Amino acid sequence: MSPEPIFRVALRGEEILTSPRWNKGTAFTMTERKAFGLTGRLPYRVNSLDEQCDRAYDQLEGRDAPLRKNTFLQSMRDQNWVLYYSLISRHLKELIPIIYTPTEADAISNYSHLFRRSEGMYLTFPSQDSMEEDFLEQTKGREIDLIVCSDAEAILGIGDQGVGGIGISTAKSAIYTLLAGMDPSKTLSVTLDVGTNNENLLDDRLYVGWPHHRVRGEEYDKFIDKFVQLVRKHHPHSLLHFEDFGVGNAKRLLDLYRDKHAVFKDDVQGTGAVTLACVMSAVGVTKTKLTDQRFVIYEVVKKVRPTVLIGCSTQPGAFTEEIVREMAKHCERPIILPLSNPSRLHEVTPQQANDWTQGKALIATGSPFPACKMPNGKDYIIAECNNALIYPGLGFGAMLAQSRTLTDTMIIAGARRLAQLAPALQDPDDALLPDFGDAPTVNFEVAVAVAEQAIEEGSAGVDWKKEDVEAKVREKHCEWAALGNRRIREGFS
Ligand SMILES: O=C([O-])CC(=O)C(=O)O
Ligand SMILES: [Mg+2]
Repeated sequence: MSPEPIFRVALRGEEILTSPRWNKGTAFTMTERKAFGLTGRLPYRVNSLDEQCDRAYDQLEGRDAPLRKNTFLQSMRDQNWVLYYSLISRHLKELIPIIYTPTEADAISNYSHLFRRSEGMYLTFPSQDSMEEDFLEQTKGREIDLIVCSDAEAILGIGDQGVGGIGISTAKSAIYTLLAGMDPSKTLSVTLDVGTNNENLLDDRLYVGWPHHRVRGEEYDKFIDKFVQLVRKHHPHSLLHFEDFGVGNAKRLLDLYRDKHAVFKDDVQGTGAVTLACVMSAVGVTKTKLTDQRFVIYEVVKKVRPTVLIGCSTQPGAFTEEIVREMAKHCERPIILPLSNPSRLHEVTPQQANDWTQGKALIATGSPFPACKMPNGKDYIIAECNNALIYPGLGFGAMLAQSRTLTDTMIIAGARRLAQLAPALQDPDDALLPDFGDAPTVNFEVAVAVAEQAIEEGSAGVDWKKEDVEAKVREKHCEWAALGNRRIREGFS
């Protein structure tokens, strides 16, 4: 890839400044300004991307509350993609919690009140007759690699959020770009608005979604099927990512479509895979076997004597002192994973789990937490067992390999690679999973493992040799990052 990729763009003047894909703001060169009619539309000085990022970071710092930072970044995403992604990439650990969990949960629950500008695609039950037309309005002629959709029945741990679910679709696709290098012009974020059973939203006169109770049963299935068939017809090679559907539908929809299209259900497969990687890493520390573990998702600790406690209850405090102490009586290094999101819904805080087990617990959480103090005074780093450590790589690997399905064996290959990168395998008192600051490298490794597995098992659509996979993935992984240096010329690309 040349360090200065060149694109042909058929927009001019105001149109190019209001296109987030092409807008470069003060980074337009003098040649570009002349060619696109921008000389009188911009102040004189040409800034580098570094300078733009510095300015934007200062502006961001001026906003104290995380939600204000979130809305600032949302506006920036509407204005200038390269700046938005470059800024976040430079402050990954600080800004991912702003555009993703936990802050995005607040943005979603306040969606109708914070609403300024539409984002992504809204497909609404009463407008289903025009679904294909609406879909093509936004996608015709576009190459689309990834579609993230949500019906918002079970957003993070905050439940039914109706039309606000668009926020999780756009956040998840931004993470694909940031952590795996997916080109955002080839992604589509969709909300499937089938109503909401959240009475607060229904009672809110400013609610911008369809003010109706959730459609269920056959009508719901038909609506979802209509959408899936459109995806299959117009973008047969895309990856279709389902996010935050209710438990009653999530697994059912996955089973229904997984043999027909490359579908991925993040909260089943992504969360499952990152948790598996985390447990593999912990089992590496305890020098036991995965098959020797006793898993408990909620309670019954005395009876079962679990070695692994997994929290996905969204009940804060569910892992009580009694439960945790009881567990620690029966195992040397209890593996405790309070995974509910966002942070305020965790079943136990890492510091409590550490204190109640005299520093023996191996801990990972679903949202970011600060390190806790071990009894010996050392810091214990809390791994973030969030599916973002793996799903961008799973999806990117499957997409690059043009895999017709995302098989369990591909997912396990990704989980195994992630577990191999765990710091705890070098030092048993270190984090169970890699640091989020390393998430781009980690997802790159996951993508390679997934694509290699797809090739090995014959589900890939490309005819790469296994030994070439790493180089191929690297080339694509870097492509989007190189856009910070892009030049544009007049014409059609
Ligand atoms: O989005 C996240 O942070 C993880 C996730 O999928 C969920 O909690 O539903
Ligand atoms: Mg989710």
